[in-house]
Amino acid sequence: MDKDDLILPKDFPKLKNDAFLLACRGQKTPHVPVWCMRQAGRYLPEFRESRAGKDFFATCRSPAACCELTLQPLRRFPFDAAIIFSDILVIPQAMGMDVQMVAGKGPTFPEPLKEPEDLLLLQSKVDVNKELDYVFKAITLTRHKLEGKVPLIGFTGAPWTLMAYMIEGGGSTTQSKAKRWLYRHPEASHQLLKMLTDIIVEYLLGQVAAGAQALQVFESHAGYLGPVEFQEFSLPYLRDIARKVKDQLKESGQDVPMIVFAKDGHYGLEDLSQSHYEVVGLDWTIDPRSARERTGGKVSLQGNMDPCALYAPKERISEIVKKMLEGFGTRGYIANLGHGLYPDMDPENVGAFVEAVHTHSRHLLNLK
Ligand SMILES: Cc1c2[nH]c(c1CCC(=O)O)Cc1[nH]c(c(CCC(=O)O)c1C)Cc1[nH]c(c(CCC(=O)O)c1C)Cc1[nH]c(c(C)c1CCC(=O)O)C2
Repeated sequence: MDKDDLILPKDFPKLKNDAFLLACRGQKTPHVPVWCMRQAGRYLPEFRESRAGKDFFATCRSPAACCELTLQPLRRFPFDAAIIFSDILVIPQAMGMDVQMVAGKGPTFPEPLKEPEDLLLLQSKVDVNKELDYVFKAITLTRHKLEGKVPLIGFTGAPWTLMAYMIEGGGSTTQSKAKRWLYRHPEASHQLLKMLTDIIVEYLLGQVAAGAQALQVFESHAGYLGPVEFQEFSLPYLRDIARKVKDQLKESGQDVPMIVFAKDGHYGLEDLSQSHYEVVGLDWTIDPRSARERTGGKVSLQGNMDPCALYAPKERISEIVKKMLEGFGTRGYIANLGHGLYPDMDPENVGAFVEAVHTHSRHLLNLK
């Protein structure tokens, strides 16, 4: 294949392992598929080496670098899915905001939104194909280079989570600046959430056109909302995104499973299971059996081992995984952590986690 063909979203290699896609749809699989949030990350020495001395968002803008970082964990572990290396904050950047990754501090907006008037400074009609073209190129290149080994997941931040970053200007323990908007400026908040929703829909459709085979929406800040604010400021937009993406894909005869991960949003589990997503991702604060009861077989579930369980010895990890599999059952289930891997985690224990999922789930499936 010519080098230039690697950036055209066509003639992709045939998929060899479809366990993850089958599980998204609640279909039978030979084993429970597994991947980890932040599987492309600093816990891998080769990741730290590739990233060394380079600006984080410059890396995000390089399709070749994103492709390499996406593939790194798959060379080590038999994960059942790949997730494209990128970041949720590329959307605020596309809307004209400056975002920098500051070492030891995390993502930082030098000029966050302060008052509703600041919305006028944002690019509300973003040409997604132009501004985020580098993500689409990364997806296309990676889909080719994956050689059909496993499916490629695309992703986005959800509107409330992105809004919170744009107002807080970075991480926050209270999200009080962003929540101030919800209580003091509800109309402006809805205006911003709507603006983000429109861009996210285009962005996800662009990712599918580029080659993404599943999509995950990260509502990482769901836990800062209570059930009432979640109903008003998060859920309607999550629903809108899934409905619009699915409607548009249907028109072109496509169907791509979608995963919603609302971290610490346990109060919204019933609603999330009826919001047009095939899969609901769970953090570790929810018991697997109760999650199954509360979602009533309407969706597949993904998660939810406490990432810190990876600090345990391998035998203990194996026991924890076994219990988790027994709790969720082997059908309509994708094993994952309840949030991302931390930089100080031992890659060997990540390998033990993946192996435990495959071994125990094969055993449980053979007992049936
Ligand atoms: C909130 C959020 C962000 N980014 C993301 C979220 C949602 C998921 C979640 O709740 O964690 C999503 C994200 N960020 C990254 C991915 C890549 C794919 C993967 O999961 O492997 C994904 C899916 C790469 C990354 N994004 C980031 C890293 C680490 C920094 C680096 O490589 O230099 C990676 C691998 C940086 C980042 N980007 C963000 C944060 C809070 C940080 C960490 C900052 C820090 O700890 O210093 C914003």
